[in-house]
Amino acid sequence: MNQDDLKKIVGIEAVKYIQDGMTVGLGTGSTVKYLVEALGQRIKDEHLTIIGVPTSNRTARRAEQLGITVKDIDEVDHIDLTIDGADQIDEHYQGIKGGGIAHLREKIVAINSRKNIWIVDESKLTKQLGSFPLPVEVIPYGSQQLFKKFKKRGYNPKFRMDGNRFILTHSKNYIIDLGLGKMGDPHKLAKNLKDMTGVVEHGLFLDLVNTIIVGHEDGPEIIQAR
Ligand SMILES: O=C(CO)[C@H](O)[C@H](O)COP(=O)(O)O
Repeated sequence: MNQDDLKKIVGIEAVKYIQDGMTVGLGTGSTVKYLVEALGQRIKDEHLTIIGVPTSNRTARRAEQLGITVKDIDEVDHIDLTIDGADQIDEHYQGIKGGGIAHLREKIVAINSRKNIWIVDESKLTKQLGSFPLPVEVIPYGSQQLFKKFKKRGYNPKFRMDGNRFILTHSKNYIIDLGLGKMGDPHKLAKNLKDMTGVVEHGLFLDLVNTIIVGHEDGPEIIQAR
């Protein structure tokens, strides 16, 4: 089994948590892709009434192609459940997200959701966060100054580029990835980053996830985080 097979396993498992009538936050990435496909199939087979709140244009497009009704977060009254991927999850079930540059929308959807499920293949689990670069969305104006500040703090920053062009997020901001190695206390780092003017949002998702579905060779593992 390869990594993609494990992503498929958890995508298919997660769709079982969606019930008729729910408003569901739909994350972003190659694991969520399988969830969205499985959801489209269930809606077709079981004639379910589901509203999807996508966290990226990519997910919105795919969901619409599959016949899922899609609404913007500000068009819905509440979100029952959000299912999303993650880049890294530590032993306290804290996570890094934003590898796919969607973490600002993902966090807004997650914090407005009654429950959050993450779906990951087993390679995403780690003792301590940090070996995966931490994405930070920043306002373009003054971003070189912010970059220098990150460098001074030893965060080992790198702009996310496509050749010599800055990659733009949905909100037309830049991403600076922090190569932290070992992160230490993620709550402290999250606060330090939030306090820096020009930072829009970082990819630390702390105390947010309720259930984690992990893909292993022998099937999905369900972890109740909180
Ligand atoms: O945070 C994300 C996008 O911003 C994704 O959830 C994260 O990058 C995991 O992606 P994948 O399922 O493709 O490994």
